[in-house]
Amino acid sequence: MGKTPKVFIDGKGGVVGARLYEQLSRRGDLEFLLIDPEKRRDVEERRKLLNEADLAILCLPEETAAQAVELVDNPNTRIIDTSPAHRTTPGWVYGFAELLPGQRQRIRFSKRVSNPGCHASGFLSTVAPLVQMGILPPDYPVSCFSITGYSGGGKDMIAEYEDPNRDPALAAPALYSLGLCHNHLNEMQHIAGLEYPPVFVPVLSDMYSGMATSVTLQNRLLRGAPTAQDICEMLQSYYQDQTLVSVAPFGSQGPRLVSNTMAGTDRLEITVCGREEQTLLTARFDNLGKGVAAAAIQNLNLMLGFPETTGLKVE
Ligand SMILES: NC(=O)C1=CN([C@@H]2O[C@H](COP(=O)(O)OP(=O)(O)OC[C@H]3O[C@@H](n4cnc5c(N)ncnc54)[C@H](OP(=O)(O)O)[C@@H]3O)[C@@H](O)[C@H]2O)C=CC1
Ligand SMILES: CC(=O)N[C@@H](CCC(=O)OP(=O)(O)O)C(=O)O
Repeated sequence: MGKTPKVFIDGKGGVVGARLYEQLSRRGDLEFLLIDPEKRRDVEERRKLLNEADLAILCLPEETAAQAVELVDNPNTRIIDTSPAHRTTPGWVYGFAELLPGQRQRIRFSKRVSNPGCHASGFLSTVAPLVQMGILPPDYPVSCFSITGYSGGGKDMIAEYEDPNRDPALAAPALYSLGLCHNHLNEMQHIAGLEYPPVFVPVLSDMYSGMATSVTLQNRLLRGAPTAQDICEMLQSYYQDQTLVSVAPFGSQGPRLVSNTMAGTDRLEITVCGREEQTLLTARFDNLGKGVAAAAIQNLNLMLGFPETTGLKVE
């Protein structure tokens, strides 16, 4: 590689931006463009740094991220957006390298990469391969529920959950997005290749981080009526040789799947449970790991020509 790449993290003071800076600044193979904290919301200062960067990582609310892209007129500035703003936007590549044939190469050569949403990462990790392999019909009425830690809601939600005088009701898991129109539905449907959006119910839990995203299937409605074990083996072969995504051996789990087992790791592990007639697919990962920061670092590595897991702790 030639000169040290210059990286600007826009939104470095937020949960995702801080996590990325902490992990990336240890490496020593990147030069960081740092904004004066007093000017972190100053559009002209951000414009200058965005255009000086070889790679800008946007860790901003959706609207601010969309505006940040408009500030970039340097054709050599490449962008990773962690927000929902560009996940299905034409010209942007979906930043989930393991998901679809050729995706890793598309990320490698793209100037605009959108990181997946965290619930969408878990959903797509199980559903997209089954659609790809022709097992899950694209018109299947898919349903999904997804348990998440509260850091998924950024620093405001962390402050709410960690407030000593918080609402006692926060101790119990809570279903949300009850209008069934969560903002990950679009990417869930379109990246998976489904004809209809899934019914999707996220569940917010009193834990800092960790996710368990589950999909249930009636096997008789799948092509060839596979058993749960058949589906496990198909997913194992789909993800063989991947470092960050893996599938547990069928039947290897205990009587309970604990939702935050993968918190603190950069990996996503799929567990397939069930029997001949019905299947439960669960992806467990850290919303701040493969749900955002690990995925962004993996995408950065691919885009800048570093080995894919440089700077990740994996585990
Ligand atoms: N948390 C998670 O698990 C995941 C988050 N994401 C996405 O990542 C992005 C960042 O999320 P997260 O870090 O959790 O959010 P936070 O709320 O913790 O941080 C948001 C950051 O954006 C900055 N910001 C807000 N408005 C502006 C503005 N007008 N100009 C410049 N900077 C601004 C904030 O700066 P200030 O310090 O001034 O407040 C802060 O640094 C979001 O789009 C989120 O949806 C995606 C997947 C998972
Ligand atoms: C607990 C919580 O609120 N989680 C967020 C998802 C975190 C994420 O993936 O963020 P973006 O899609 O907004 O980038 C949510 O459900 O909207």
